[in-house]
Amino acid sequence: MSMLEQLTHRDRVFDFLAPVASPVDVRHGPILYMEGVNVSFDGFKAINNLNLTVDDGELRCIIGPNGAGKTTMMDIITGKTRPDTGSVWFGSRHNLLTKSEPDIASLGIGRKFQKPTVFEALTVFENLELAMAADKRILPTLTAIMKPEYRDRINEVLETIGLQQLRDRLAGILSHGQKQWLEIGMLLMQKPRLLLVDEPVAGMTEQEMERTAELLTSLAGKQSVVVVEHDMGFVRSIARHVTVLHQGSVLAEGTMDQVSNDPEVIKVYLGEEA
Ligand SMILES: Nc1ncnc2c1ncn2[C@@H]1O[C@H](COP(=O)(O)OP(=O)(O)OP(=O)(O)O)[C@@H](O)[C@H]1O
Repeated sequence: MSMLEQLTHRDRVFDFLAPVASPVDVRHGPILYMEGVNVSFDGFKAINNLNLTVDDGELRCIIGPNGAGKTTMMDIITGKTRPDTGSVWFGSRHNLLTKSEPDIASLGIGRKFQKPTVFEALTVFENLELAMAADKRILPTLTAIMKPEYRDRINEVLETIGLQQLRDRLAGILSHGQKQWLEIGMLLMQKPRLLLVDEPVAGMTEQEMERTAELLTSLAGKQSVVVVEHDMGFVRSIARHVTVLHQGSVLAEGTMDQVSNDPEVIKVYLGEEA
């Protein structure tokens, strides 16, 4: 069937609108499993025998000094960087090291980079609409054909990210924090199972940080969320479980109180300040 025929067939669920299937099997273990992962860049070990597991529905914060390997770890999970050795599994079924970046995304791993990249000339609603369509060129016709269930999904996400009142405003007029929430909403449209969020509160006001803390904690449970963040106050406000990376390995893991009293962690952070 041609695209035109698809679009004029209103009783059909279009392929490009169909929810992404994510048969992630977590019955026997974690949603993310990394073992013995090593990555070198020109002989420099950026990731050094990294072992990390994240449980289904968990909200995990990853902290660590500059150069600890946090970004590289996210790059490995999303398929952007291939490790030299090790295993990386999404549930017990998907070996991520055999998959391309787009395949990993469509399995249900969404990544939010530090800078918001919303479409400023479109409304909040249209940005979410766009995020839903696999084929982004379809946008102009999407509104006309949109089925109620997809509108419901957008409304649900608007509520989650707290932007209902601004749904018809251009994304360009949003504050920095609102743009970040919109972008999280755009990821949610794809119904991810695992969300990777890089420094979500950089540049935010105190109030925006509080709202972001609420948003990320509300997402956990429905999906697993891994947050890389430098702001310790923010990490303390959201994290039940914190992993400290240092020189490409896990240095400590536990509650914020446990890791912040760990002599090795203190040494590493004091070293950085010095
Ligand atoms: N493509 C690359 N080529 C060479 N070295 C790299 C590359 N990517 C990362 N590195 C190095 O690997 C180490 C880990 O970098 P990474 O960006 O993962 O750390 P990070 O914990 O995210 O740091 P930050 O908190 O500063 O963002 C750093 O020393 C970095 O310079």
